Amino acid sequence: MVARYVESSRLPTAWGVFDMHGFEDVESNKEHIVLTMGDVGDGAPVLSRVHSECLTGDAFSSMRCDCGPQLDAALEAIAKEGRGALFYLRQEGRGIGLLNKIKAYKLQDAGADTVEANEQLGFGADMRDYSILKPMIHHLNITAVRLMTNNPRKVKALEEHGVNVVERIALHTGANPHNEKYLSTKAGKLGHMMDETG
Ligand SMILES: Nc1nc2c(ncn2[C@@H]2O[C@H](COP(=O)(O)OP(=O)(O)OP(=O)(O)O)[C@@H](O)[C@H]2O)c(=O)[nH]1
Ligand SMILES: [Zn+2]
Repeated sequence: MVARYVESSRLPTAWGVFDMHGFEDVESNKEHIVLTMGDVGDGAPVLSRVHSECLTGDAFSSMRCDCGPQLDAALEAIAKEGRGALFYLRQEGRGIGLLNKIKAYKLQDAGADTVEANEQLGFGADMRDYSILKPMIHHLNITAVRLMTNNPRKVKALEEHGVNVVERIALHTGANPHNEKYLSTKAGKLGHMMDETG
């Protein structure tokens, strides 16, 4: 996967003023964003979040998942420290796309769990490719992170790209009666670490 840095600007948000860096994935034409705060290229571990796009959760406050509260919590934590990076990757629906996610939700409404629904549609359980991170990390000169995630695959992906993950910070927020099955499937079938407090 080849990504090209395009431009940066300021982005004032409810949590504080971030720097927004835009990258273009020249193979898929997808546009990815990194929001940073402070000097992230000084070699010290950077409080980071690798967030996969979820239009329904991030923008519409969907309660089918925990994405919106996780995004908010990550931006808030970075702003509180005054330094950090949020990689916003356009891997909607764990890589199957928004319209396929709607098809998966329909199958879930009929009883399937998130993994079974993906499989019934002919996809793997998780189709995300994290290689897009590499040019972003290099451009920002990030060599070590403290990663906010429950997903061990993200830790592995960053380490494969030469980033030292010095700490994994659990991100448990956004549980509600509508996403109970979704969260238990993440823990039971997708390897997410959901039990610890944090
Ligand atoms: N295919 C599919 N994708 C979903 C579903 N619900 C949420 N997603 C997508 O899942 C992605 C978020 O991944 P999660 O598995 O919730 O969490 P994670 O990013 O692996 O792990 P954390 O870092 O702990 O949040 C987003 O791209 C969502 O659009 C679903 O039911 N089916
Ligand atoms: Zn979501």
